[in-house]
Amino acid sequence: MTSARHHVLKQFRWINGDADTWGMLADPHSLSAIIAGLTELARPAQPDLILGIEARGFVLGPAVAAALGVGFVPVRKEGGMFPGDVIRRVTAPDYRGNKVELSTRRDLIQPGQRVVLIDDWIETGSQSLTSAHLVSACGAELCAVVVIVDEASDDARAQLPPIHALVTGEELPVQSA
Ligand SMILES: O=P(O)(O)OC[C@H]1O[C@H](OP(=O)(O)OP(=O)(O)O)[C@H](O)[C@@H]1O
Repeated sequence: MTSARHHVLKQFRWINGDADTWGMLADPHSLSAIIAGLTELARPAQPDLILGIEARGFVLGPAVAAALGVGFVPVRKEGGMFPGDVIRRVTAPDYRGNKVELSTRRDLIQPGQRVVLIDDWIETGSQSLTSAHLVSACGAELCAVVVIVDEASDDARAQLPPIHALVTGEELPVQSA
């Protein structure tokens, strides 16, 4: 965990006003430390399944799932091809103010399963909360949200299962003017 935190704090960058979590995944030492850190944060929830939101959840989630020896299920955003028994929900406005249609595959999530969501960042929590509703509609339970950066509002935190993170938003370098 210390190693993962160190790598995140060292590698994090703002690019043209946007937080960049892709850059830290390009470095092999950061990538492996971050995956190991997220895996250790997810393990206590004893997940049967890892869920990941497009796009960075598609990179981080399967790696954590493989490390834990469980499967991975995607949450796609509107427009992505997604054959199968698809279930859809629209989010409340996210950190950009956008309402996003999220979907997942009902046939890939079994009733009673313990599910952990892996993502890079949480802010308003709108995408995580809608993912929790999708999981619930499948009869399963979202037990934890595990992210690189936790910047969740109190309102989001109150509605979600426990959030575990490598770093908080306040620990990151401030964006220069
Ligand atoms: O807590 P919230 O306000 O819901 O925001 C968090 C979500 O936003 C980011 O995804 P983003 O939509 O930027 O991903 P993308 O640009 O890679 O599609 C992040 O990866 C989370 O999935």
